[in-house]
Amino acid sequence: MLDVRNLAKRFPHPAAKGKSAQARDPRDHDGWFHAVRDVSFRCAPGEVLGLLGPNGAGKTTTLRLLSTALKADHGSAWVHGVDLLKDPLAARQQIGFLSGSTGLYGRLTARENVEYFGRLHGMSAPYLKRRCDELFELLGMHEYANKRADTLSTGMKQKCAIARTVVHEPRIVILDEPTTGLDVMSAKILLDFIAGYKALQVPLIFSTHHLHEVEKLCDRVCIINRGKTAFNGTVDELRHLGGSADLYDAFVSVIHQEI
Ligand SMILES: Nc1ncnc2c1ncn2[C@@H]1O[C@H](COP(=O)(O)OP(=O)(O)OP(=O)(O)O)[C@@H](O)[C@H]1O
Repeated sequence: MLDVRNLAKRFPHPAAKGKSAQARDPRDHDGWFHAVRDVSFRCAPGEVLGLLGPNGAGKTTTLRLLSTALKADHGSAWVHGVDLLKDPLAARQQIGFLSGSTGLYGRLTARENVEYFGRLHGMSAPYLKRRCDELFELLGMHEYANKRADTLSTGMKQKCAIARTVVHEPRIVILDEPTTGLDVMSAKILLDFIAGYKALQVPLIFSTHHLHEVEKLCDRVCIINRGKTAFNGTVDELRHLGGSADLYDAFVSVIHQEI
């Protein structure tokens, strides 16, 4: 279970000169930019949660807080009972996090990149080989497993980064815009891969701008707007918000709410 409550994170940011108060983002004040102001959601084993929101809403910052790459100023996050703010090291061991940049080692092959991270997680050689074979099969990566990462296409790199994220079989998976750069067929492979986590009873959270991915995969949705949770509930609850059965209309009406 991932239980996130009232997370907040601000960055030092000198007030923009020459801009009227009205033109400025309301999160920008007193020399700080309050990128995440109040974000809460839960994701239980067997659930997939979609994190939505306009550009700049605070999705990546929220996910980076959960990955422990950033430290929250306020709030709490519990990862299978471990307090992420008090014990980030123990929490991190349970998490697989895909960031926006693939961050692969260009001179290593796709397989070597994934194996390297497996070894960092202390996986034994036979277990690591089995796991790599399984992931390369699931993600359709066998053809280019032995190609250098710097020669791979954007989509191939993305799949390699995803394999690396989950090689150690994390108990919680967090993916920042995982289908970015993937063609239709590769995106389908990845969406099926994500759906598989329901059966594994591993909570999975991913950020996306694609409502059809939410429709297809998610049990729960958290919509962030200007750093705050604007909606937190099931896909059905979102769909029927304001009497509309359409996810697109519901999303737009949530974003138009005053927050
Ligand atoms: N290190 C930082 N210093 C200052 N501001 C930052 C920093 N990191 C993020 N921000 C600001 O916080 C806000 C939220 O950024 P974030 O990347 O979390 O948005 P997002 O919802 O992921 O957007 P997108 O959909 O475009 O990827 C943005 O206005 C961004 O400029």
